[in-house]
Amino acid sequence: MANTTPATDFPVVAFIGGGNMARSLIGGMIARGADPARIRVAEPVDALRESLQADFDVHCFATAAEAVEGAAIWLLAVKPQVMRTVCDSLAPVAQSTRPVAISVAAGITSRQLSDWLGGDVAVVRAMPNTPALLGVGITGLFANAQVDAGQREQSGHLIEAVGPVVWIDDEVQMDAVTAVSGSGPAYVFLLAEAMQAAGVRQGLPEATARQLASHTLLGAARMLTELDEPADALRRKVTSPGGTTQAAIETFEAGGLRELVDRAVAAAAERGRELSAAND
Ligand SMILES: NC(=O)C1=CN([C@@H]2O[C@H](COP(=O)(O)OP(=O)(O)OC[C@H]3O[C@@H](n4cnc5c(N)ncnc54)[C@H](OP(=O)(O)O)[C@@H]3O)[C@@H](O)[C@H]2O)C=CC1
Ligand SMILES: O=C(O)[C@@H]1CCC=N1
Repeated sequence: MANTTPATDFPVVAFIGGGNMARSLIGGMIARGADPARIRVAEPVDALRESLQADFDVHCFATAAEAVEGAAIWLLAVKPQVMRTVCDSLAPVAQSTRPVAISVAAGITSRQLSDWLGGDVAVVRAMPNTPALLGVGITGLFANAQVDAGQREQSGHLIEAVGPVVWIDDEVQMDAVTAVSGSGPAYVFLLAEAMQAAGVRQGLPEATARQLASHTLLGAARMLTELDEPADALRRKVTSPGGTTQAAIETFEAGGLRELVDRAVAAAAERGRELSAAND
């Protein structure tokens, strides 16, 4: 994927939370030329701080107050359930330094984030996914009214280091973004697990089944993203009339796969709304 972001274009960014998503974003940013000296991370878990420091040479701190020193962009990457406490503790600094707060938390709204940070704060909601670690993430972005054009461009540019971004105009749709692409890699990993297990049941060695399933998903994903053809057209090209694929697809359809996916995505979106309401 083409990405020419030079290291010097990265502002100083303070990550609050150094867990799975922060690691994916930090790893992706550094692989694409970000200067580790411009990335500061607050993470209470000693082992996570040590591994982030060892793997990426970023500055790690035990507290958020230390990490945000000198940072114009705060990347809030804690669990939705602790976001309010984190923001409350940072509100005085937010009010005096006026950073852009980019939150990756599922569900938590820009209104909540701005209020918790003391009010009238520039907030960008971002919903990335873990393939960001390899620079092949996809991120939905929403900016509140306090974000000016320059801050919007800077935020988009920063996140583009880990894959394409899609700006969302209606914040309500961020729960749908979360349900499709934020959580989506887990759905694909579940499919991979099921394909591997089924391959083993059909007599393949485990390592062979894993290699076949993984590369099939990789090849199919590349066709979806690199060819100008919709998924259903690509599916039809695999499906010879009366052949093996048709037998499998008919089994999926009879089992209600489409409805099941629809219900799963709806459940994820609903959970996003619940996380917002539960923390209001
Ligand atoms: N994982 C994913 O694929 C995606 C996650 N997200 C969002 O990213 C956010 C983080 O998720 P994820 O990375 O999976 O979660 P993790 O639990 O892996 O990471 C969060 C980290 O923040 C730490 N933390 C807790 N309190 C503080 C604090 N006051 N200051 C600094 N750090 C703190 C946690 O420590 P401790 O464990 O001790 O609490 C933990 O290590 C969530 O809001 C989630 O909705 C968004 C897109 C995709
Ligand atoms: O499962 C979660 O809540 C987070 C948000 C999207 C992916 N992981």
